[in-house]
Amino acid sequence: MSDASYRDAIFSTPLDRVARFSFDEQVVACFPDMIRRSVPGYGQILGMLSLIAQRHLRHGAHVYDLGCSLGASGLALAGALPEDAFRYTGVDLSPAMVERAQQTFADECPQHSLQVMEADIRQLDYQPSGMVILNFTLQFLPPEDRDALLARLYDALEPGGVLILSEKTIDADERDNAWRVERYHDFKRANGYSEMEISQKRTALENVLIPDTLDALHGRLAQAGFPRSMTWFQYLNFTSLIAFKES
Ligand SMILES: Nc1ncnc2c1ncn2[C@@H]1O[C@H](C[S@+](CC[C@H]([NH3+])C(=O)[O-])CC(=O)[O-])[C@@H](O)[C@H]1O
Ligand SMILES: O=C(O)C(=O)Cc1ccccc1
Repeated sequence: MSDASYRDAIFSTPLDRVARFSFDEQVVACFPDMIRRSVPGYGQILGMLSLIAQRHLRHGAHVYDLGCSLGASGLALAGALPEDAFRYTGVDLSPAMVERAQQTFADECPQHSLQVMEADIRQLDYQPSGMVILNFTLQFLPPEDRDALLARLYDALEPGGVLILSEKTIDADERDNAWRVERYHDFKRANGYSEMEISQKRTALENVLIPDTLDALHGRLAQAGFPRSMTWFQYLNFTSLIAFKES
């Protein structure tokens, strides 16, 4: 059963050497459970994406979902908007993610126009769009590649277009940072992760998920050309921003 979804137990046994985290077959098989138990507010962010799209998207506009994983944002939009309201392109570098996202869209919303591409979002030739979603993806790019991508997305957005940027963040203040990280680990414990799982995953994500501060994210958006950005959601060290292109 290739489309079954399993409980995330990837870091539940002691590993001699914890490998760098990667979006491989093993992660894909438990990804919905992993992201739900590991990202505070993930469900609320997805729910709000459709409401934001309903307010900001011109009828029939194009939406990019960059680092779409299993296409959860596409599914949320298709669940809330009629078939002709938007065209969606999900992009992901992981072949296992792309294959499963395509299958899910074909099974669950064949009437909507939902495409998935296997590509590196740093190298894509972007078409004009009304909305771009970066839901917990920019944090996986090398920091030196982030500004160039955001500038290209600003250029691809149509007047009045919006970018949604969700990220894990770090606090510049050490005490605030420690408090948020400790409460995040409490959140993981409350969701059934053991000390070993929390600590091995932390090691696996080192130098793979490199968080920015909230100020740095707003700075990057301004640098890319966006005249206005806002933090619309925050839950511990997980946040979502919206950036507006002038109409
Ligand atoms: N250079 C790249 N090009 C394309 N994809 C990439 C690249 N680097 C990483 N990815 C992809 O970005 C995704 C990040 S997960 C996004 C969750 C999703 N948005 C969700 O709303 O469920 C976040 C998380 O798991 O915390 C993975 O699928 C990677 O393969
Ligand atoms: O689990 C973590 O520590 C996170 O930061 C969230 C996460 C969720 C899914 C894949 C990678 C990171």
